[in-house]
Amino acid sequence: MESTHARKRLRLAWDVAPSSREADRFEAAVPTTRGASPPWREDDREGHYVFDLGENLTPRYKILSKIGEGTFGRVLECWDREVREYVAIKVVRSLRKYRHAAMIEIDVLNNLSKNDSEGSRCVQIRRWFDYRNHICIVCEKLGPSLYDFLRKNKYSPFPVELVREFGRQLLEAVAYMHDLRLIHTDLKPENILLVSSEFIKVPTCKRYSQDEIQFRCLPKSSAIKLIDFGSTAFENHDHNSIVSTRHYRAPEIILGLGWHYPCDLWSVGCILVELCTGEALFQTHENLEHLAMMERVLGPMPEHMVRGANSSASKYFKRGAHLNWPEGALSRESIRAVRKLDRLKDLVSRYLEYSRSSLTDLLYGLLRFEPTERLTAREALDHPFFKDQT
Ligand SMILES: Nc1ncnc2c1ncn2[C@@H]1O[C@H](COP(=O)(O)OP(=O)(O)OP(=O)(O)O)[C@@H](O)[C@H]1O
Repeated sequence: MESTHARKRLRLAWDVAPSSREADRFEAAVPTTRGASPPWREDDREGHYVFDLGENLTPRYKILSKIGEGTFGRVLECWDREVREYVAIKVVRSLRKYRHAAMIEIDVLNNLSKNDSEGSRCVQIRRWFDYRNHICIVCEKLGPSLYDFLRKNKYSPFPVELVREFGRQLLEAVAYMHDLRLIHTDLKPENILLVSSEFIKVPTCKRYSQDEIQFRCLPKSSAIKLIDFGSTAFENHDHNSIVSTRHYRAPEIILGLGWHYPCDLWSVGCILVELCTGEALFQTHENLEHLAMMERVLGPMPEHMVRGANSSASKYFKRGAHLNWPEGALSRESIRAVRKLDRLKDLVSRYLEYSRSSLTDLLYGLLRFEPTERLTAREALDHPFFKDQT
C-alpha cells in the first residue's frame, strides 16, 4: 500500500494538554456524561467513529481532544479515569482491512513493550479493546511530532546538537526493532514524537526589522519516541510490496529489488537531512524524478541495481543502465527541481555554520544506494558523529 504523499493535516491541539485540575473542571462542567457511553451512532462514510468532545468513549475514558488523524483512524486525547492519566487512543476505522491491520499493530506494540527493559524509545501500549466495531489502541500520550515542530518554526532547521540527540534516539529505536526482527517501514518526522509538549522560545539571528526580533521554538527536552507501527513488517514476511511514505522511500523499493532492514536506515538518512535543513530532501511524487534526485545528491546508482530492476522500474533507464533523464522528465519544472538540488556534502555544509564532516560521513553511510553496504542501526550508533560533542 502506498502511503499518502501529502503531509499530514494540522494537529488540532499540539501544545495545549490541559492540567489534571483543568480536566477535573472539565469533568464537573459536563456531569451528565460521567459513567455513561453516548447513544449509539452511525459511523461516518469512511468508517470513522463519530464523537463529541467531552463525552465518554467508554465509561472509563473521557474524550478531551482530537490529536491526530491518519489512514487507519483518529487519535483522541482522553482522560483515563481509572489510572488518572492522559492517554492517546487510536480509534480505528470500522472497515475490515483496517481492523485487521490494527490487530497486527497491537501485536507489534505488545512485542515492543514486552521486550522493553529500559526505554525502547517506542510508544508504550497500555491496553486495547473493541468498542462498537472499532479497535481502540490505548497508548501513553506523547507530545508534538518533529514535523509539527519544523512547521511551527516555519521550516527552519534544528540546531545540530538537537539533530545529534534525535538521531541517536531514533537509531536506538530502530536498532531495538531490528533486534526483534521488526522493520518499521514508515519512518518519517511525523512518526517521531517528542515525549513532552513543553518548549522554549529563543530569539534567532534573523530580524524582520530593527525592532522586530524573530523567535523560534525549541523543545525543553529532546526525548523522543517512535509511533505508528501500522506498516511494520515481520522479518519473515514477503518484502516486495511498495512501502514507506514517498520522500523517505529507499531506492531498492522503487526499483522493485525487494527490501529488508536497510530500508529503515535510508529513511533515517532522509530524516536527519531534513532536520538539518528544515526541508524534506527528496520532494517528489514520481519515481523517475525521485531516482534523478537521488543521483543528483548522491552520484550514479550502481549498475547491478539498475540491471536487477523489475519490469515496471526498468522503463526508467536507457540501454547501458543510465537513467532516462532529463529526456524522460514530465515537465521543465521537474528538471529544474532536480537541478536545484546540491550534492549531499554541499547541501549539509550550506545549512550548518561550520563544516560537519562527521555528520556528512554518517549521512553518506545511511544513504548508500546498495542496501547491503548501508550502515546498520548499531553501526550508525557507533559513528563518530555521536561521539563528537563540539
Ligand atoms: N501516543 C500518541 N501521543 C500523542 N499523539 C499521537 C500519539 N499517537 C499518535 N498521535 C498523533 O496522531 C497522528 C496519527 O497517528 P498514527 O500515525 O499512529 O495514525 P495512522 O492512522 O497509523 O497514520 P498513517 O496514515 O501515517 O498510517 C500522529 O501523527 C500524531 O500526531
